[in-house]
Amino acid sequence: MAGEAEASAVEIASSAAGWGGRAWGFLERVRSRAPLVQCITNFVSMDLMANALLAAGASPAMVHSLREIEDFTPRVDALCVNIGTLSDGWLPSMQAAAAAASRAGRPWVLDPVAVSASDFRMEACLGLVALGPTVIRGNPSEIIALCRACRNRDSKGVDSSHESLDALESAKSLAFRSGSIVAVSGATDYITDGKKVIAAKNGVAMLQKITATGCTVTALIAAFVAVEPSNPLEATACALSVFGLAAELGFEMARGPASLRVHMIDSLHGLDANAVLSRAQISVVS
Ligand SMILES: Nc1ncnc2c1ncn2[C@@H]1O[C@H](COP(=O)(O)OP(=O)(O)OP(=O)(O)O)[C@@H](O)[C@H]1O
Ligand SMILES: Cc1ncsc1CCO
Ligand SMILES: [Mg+2]
Repeated sequence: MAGEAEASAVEIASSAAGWGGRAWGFLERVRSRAPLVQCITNFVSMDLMANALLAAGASPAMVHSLREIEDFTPRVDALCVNIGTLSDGWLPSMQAAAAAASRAGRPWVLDPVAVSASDFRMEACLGLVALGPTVIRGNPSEIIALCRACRNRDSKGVDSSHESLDALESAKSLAFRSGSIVAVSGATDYITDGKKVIAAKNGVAMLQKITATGCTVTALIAAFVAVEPSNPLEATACALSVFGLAAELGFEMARGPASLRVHMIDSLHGLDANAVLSRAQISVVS
């Protein structure tokens, strides 16, 4: 990344214009510092994730060989681990990279794709959570399933007293137990550290008709946390808002999911202060 000359950009923008200014400050810092984001991610998501990171101003590296982790991971600005196409061969790379990032003091984010699909996936995910991700981002079903599994593991039995927890309560509980920031995506994204809750409302429903948009916003979260590791809660909220805003602007030119994918990348690349300041929808819930 470039030097610390831009270090006050977020603070200046924030005081000038609240959450919109804060989101713009994060995006400006990603653009000026081009954080190197290592992505160990599923095959489906690689192209969209790498191109969206580039459009946002970050520098993607899809490096996953176990033989490269020791040399490479300590030098990245952030790591994104995604279990979407998990295999026996890749799990050791994910574990080694997560441990290396933690040792080097680098933020890393976890996307627990379809965590409840198999015992293999759940066990892998619980092991990764134990390595201390800075942020966990999933859809509601994933966060609810992961929260329930963490709770049962901690209590060494089935806890039947909180079956009606909704995704936000699950997110808060998971954040409390793991020490990670937890983001649950949807029409409104909720971001929590277990106590504070922030809502980010940008986005369009058609994002769900493009595969790997969730994976991609998780990688964008990594880029935003990379430029302000001391505040992953706000970095995560701003990344989700900026991604959703790019989708809103792209949607104005799109004819369906395929063209939305293209226009969303263009819009992320072209986002300006005016759009972010006037349209970012971020608020503190509690
Ligand atoms: N109904 C909706 N309205 C607006 N935005 C939405 C809606 N649902 C999801 N999003 C946005 O779409 C993006 C992807 O979220 P989603 O919850 O679909 O992730 P996901 O299920 O993990 O996706 P994938 O596994 O395909 O990567 C997020 O930026 C989220 O804010
Ligand atoms: C479709 C699909 N299958 C495994 S990962 C993935 C991308 C969305 O998470
Ligand atoms: Mg997903």
